[in-house]
Amino acid sequence: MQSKIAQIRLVSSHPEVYDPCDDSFALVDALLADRVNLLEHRPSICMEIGCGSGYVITSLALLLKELDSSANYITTDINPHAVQVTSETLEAHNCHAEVINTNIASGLEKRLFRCVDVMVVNPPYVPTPEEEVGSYGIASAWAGGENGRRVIDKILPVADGLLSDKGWLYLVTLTDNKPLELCLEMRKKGYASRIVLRRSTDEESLHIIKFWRDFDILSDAN
Ligand SMILES: C[S@@+](CC[C@H](N)C(=O)[O-])C[C@H]1O[C@@H](n2cnc3c(N)ncnc32)[C@H](O)[C@@H]1O
Repeated sequence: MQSKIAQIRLVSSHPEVYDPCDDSFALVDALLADRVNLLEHRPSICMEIGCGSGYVITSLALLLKELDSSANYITTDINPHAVQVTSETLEAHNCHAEVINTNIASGLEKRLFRCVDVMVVNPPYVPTPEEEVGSYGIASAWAGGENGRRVIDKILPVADGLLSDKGWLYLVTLTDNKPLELCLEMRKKGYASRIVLRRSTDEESLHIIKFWRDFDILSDAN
């Protein structure tokens, strides 16, 4: 199933860059379903970790375009070819983002500390042998190690440092990644969560989880 923003044109592709697939479409559909809330949220800084072709960050920028506020977009990928393809996708749709070749958000932690109002992540989530994790090419798009959690478990603490008080995180997961366990772990950091979209394909069962800071959880814990 393809999202309504499927008219996004990928002006370039690269054999080492992940083409938008069911997981990318599910994430954009979750954003579209939350569009009214996102518009009311009036995010100042939006961020994607692992932009691949740029399909998701460009969709988000188009979705929020009717806000005349100047939201800023920042996106990262460990794969240098993805950075190039994403820049071209954004440009073809008159969207602007800072596109950075880095590991998760390395080098951005101080600058973006508690500043990101909307974060979107479609991580490498496929369970694979550990030695496949951490490549800089196309395998970095899916190789997730044990339970597909190697990269997810590194992203979540970084997200916690970057999300603003009103920050929202949309994360793609598979059943194999134990989404409820992820929600419980984030709860310990003070986040409420909801599975906002479930989608089963021939190959996988996807869940898009939305996380947000819930200050009641923190005060209950104290
Ligand atoms: C499943 S693909 C998703 C691509 C795109 N966001 C989409 O939804 O179509 C995962 C992306 O994360 C990138 N990635 C993997 N590990 C990363 C890391 N440690 N830091 C930054 N990006 C990473 C991969 O290179 C790949 O582009």
